[in-house]
Amino acid sequence: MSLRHLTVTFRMRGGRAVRAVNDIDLDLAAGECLALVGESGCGKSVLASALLGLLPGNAVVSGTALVHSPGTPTAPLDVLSAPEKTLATRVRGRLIGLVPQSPAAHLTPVRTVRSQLAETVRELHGTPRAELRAATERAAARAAFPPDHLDHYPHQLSGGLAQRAATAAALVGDAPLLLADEPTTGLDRDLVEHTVDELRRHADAGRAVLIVTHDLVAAERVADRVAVMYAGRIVEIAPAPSFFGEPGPRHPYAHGLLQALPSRTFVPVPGMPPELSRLPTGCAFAPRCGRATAQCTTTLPAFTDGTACHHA
Ligand SMILES: Nc1ncnc2c1ncn2[C@@H]1O[C@H](COP(=O)(O)OP(=O)(O)OP(=O)(O)O)[C@@H](O)[C@H]1O
Ligand code: NI
Repeated sequence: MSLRHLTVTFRMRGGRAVRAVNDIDLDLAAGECLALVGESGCGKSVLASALLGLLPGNAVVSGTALVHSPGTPTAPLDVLSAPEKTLATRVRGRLIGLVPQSPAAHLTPVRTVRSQLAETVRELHGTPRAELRAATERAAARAAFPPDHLDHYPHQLSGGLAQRAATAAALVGDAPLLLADEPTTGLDRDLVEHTVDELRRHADAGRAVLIVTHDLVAAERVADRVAVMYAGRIVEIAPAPSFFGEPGPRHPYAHGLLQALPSRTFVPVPGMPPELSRLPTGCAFAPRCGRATAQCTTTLPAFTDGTACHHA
């Protein structure tokens, strides 16, 4: 996947514009797992929704998002400009799988998990009726969804079970690109590990995985690279070993995010992120940054050499 200048703006009443994703360039290779991290509201889920054409009508999207399916001779597809029919028949679930952030809201409330999962298996693999039951149970097992809960309706599931049902459905298509938006929220540590290991296997089989997460411990376990997002922009991209180990993050925000972990200094980044409808002229992190100088408040730092900071 190659993103260039990906920008998403929501038009609000009164002419206000919320710039949720701001000029993002990002490449993700086959076989690679990238963790996208950053504070609540920085634009991670909007980025994922943009790639699947799932944004509401007031969203204005620009830039390109080329997604290539390895092993197929066709040219990469720009999913941002693809018509709805292409998105529905070739992209969603097939070229790009999604583990949604709110699984309970994405599952159909009036159908059992079994029926939804079976439909997904049949649609994506053409599994014959006689084999569908076993194939559905295998699909459930990949996300550790218990077989005795398959006949439950979404409202009868706990948050963690709904999460696993959604993950199972997302894995069915073995899509070349998998977007997992906080796939481990509400899971116990052993289930977190089970889920991220399944995502790792997905990448190791030659697919690309983008995992959005607040769980830096899970990110360290699964990711090859880490991208840190702040106020709609990517402020740092680093290989996971150098991000979590030596020399550590280079952007002051990325550094603060990591230091906030209980296993590190347990000190939060001070202050609050800016309003996305009133972004400052210079670096959006400058008001919260201990290293900010006059230049930071006036000049937007360019993204060079893996980070966007005047003082990295
Ligand atoms: N339909 C919408 N209309 C207006 N603003 C929106 C809309 N959807 C999202 N936003 C705004 O876009 C910004 C980014 O939201 P997003 O859901 O991508 O955050 P996130 O990084 O995924 O956060 P979290 O970690 O809490 O899931 C937020 O400020 C949000 O209020
Ligand atoms: Ni989100």
